[in-house]
Amino acid sequence: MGEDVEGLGMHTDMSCLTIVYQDDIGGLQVRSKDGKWLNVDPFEESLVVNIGDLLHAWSNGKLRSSEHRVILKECRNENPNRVSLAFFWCFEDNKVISAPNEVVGDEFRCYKPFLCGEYLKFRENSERGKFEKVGFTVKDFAGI
Ligand SMILES: O=C(O)CCC(=O)C(=O)O
Ligand SMILES: [Fe+2]
Repeated sequence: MGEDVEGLGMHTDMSCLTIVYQDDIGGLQVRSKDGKWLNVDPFEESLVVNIGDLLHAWSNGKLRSSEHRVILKECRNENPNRVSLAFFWCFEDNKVISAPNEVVGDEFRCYKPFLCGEYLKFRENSERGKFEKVGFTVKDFAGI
């Protein structure tokens, strides 16, 4: 048995929503609340919908932008090519993300209002935010 190789390091998406197609090789994993890696097995004619950081902040953390990664099995050497397609749905750069009061309710507000474009810039310019390893998240950028 070969070892697992991290194809795409753990990160959260900076989008609002991401729609992912992965082929039957699989490898996408999502991290549960208690830190366990769970396989997102490919399922015929199905797409994965992932909550991104913008929706996470907009919902005051009620909708979780979960960490995920892609693992490649070395024993799959005979067919090493994995195909995936990701569609990142974001907002315009000048849109402000601020959880509505009705959503925050009696809870603490977790994030300062921020411009979408500023957050994208922060992620693109931060060293850890380039998918090498654990990226920065919206908590680092706008967390209160
Ligand atoms: O390749 C995949 O299945 C997921 C890709 C992904 O997480 C990303 O591009 O942000
Ligand atoms: Fe992702």
